[in-house]
Amino acid sequence: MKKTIGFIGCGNMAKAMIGGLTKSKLFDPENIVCYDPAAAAREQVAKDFGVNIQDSNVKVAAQVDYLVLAIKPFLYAQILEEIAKSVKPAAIIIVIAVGVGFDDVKGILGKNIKVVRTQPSTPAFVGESDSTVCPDDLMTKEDIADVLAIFDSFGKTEIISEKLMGVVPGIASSAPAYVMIFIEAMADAGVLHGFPRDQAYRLAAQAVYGSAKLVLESGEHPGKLKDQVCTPGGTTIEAVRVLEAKGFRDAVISAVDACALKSLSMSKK
Ligand SMILES: NC(=O)C1=CN([C@@H]2O[C@H](COP(=O)(O)OP(=O)(O)OC[C@H]3O[C@@H](n4cnc5c(N)ncnc54)[C@H](OP(=O)(O)O)[C@@H]3O)[C@@H](O)[C@H]2O)C=CC1
Ligand SMILES: O=C(O)[C@@H]1CCC=N1
Repeated sequence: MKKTIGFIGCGNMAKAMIGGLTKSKLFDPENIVCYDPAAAAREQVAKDFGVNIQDSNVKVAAQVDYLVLAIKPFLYAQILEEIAKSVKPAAIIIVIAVGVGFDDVKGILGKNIKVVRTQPSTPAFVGESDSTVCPDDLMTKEDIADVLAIFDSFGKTEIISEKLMGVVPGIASSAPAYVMIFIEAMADAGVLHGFPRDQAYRLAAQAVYGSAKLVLESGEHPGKLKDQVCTPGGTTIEAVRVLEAKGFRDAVISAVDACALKSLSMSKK
């Protein structure tokens, strides 16, 4: 892509996204520009990915076609006010924070600029984000195709309605944390039975990865794929019986619901 992309904030998600963009060669590193108030953070991205760093958010905003606001939600208002005068009128603002809507961004910037709400996830670090994007009404088909190319460079992307944006953390962007707990717990049980810890993590993680791939590639119902594992009178059904008795499904549904409700409450502020 012959355009420029800027990152305000050089934390976890910025690094994950920049990693994907540079690895896929969608953007030349010289067309990626970043700022973070912590010199160590911005110098690290320059060293790791060869991108340009600037000495202020304003300078980043003034020079890019896509501007990713990779900062915590509570900083959005302050930073949008800071950059309002310098953002290019034709720029596309990429919001990755929970609870920040189109009107919040346009209102503070004081212009009817193109905005896309998104939620990437940390598996972007390895090119496997399950990103969601929601473009505003100003974005053309070409704009949307370009934004999808950006997000596809570090994983898979779904376009969703703004109504569902608030629910996304529950089943997607927050989900890596729950999956990590599941992997950690399975490995702990392996260690309980004598497995070396590193081998236990590899086996548990591959079980999750392989199962996810099977769902995605077979297109079969997850229940049918579960049944294929459960030999009558065998080992798996014993584990399934315990998971059901301990309320595993209800725990997962309740956790996803709590996450989605928190996210929706952040959107209403
Ligand atoms: N982590 C995740 O899995 C996901 C996060 N998100 C969203 O992404 C956003 C960023 O999250 P994440 O990357 O995890 O957070 P991080 O804290 O890792 O990154 C934010 C970065 O912004 C920096 N920063 C602080 N103040 C400023 C400023 N005034 N100007 C520029 N940069 C500043 C922070 O520096 P310092 O640390 O020194 O304060 C930090 O390096 C959040 O809005 C979050 O909701 C969305 C989906 C998934
Ligand atoms: O926990 C959070 O608020 C952020 C948003 C999604 C993942 N992490």
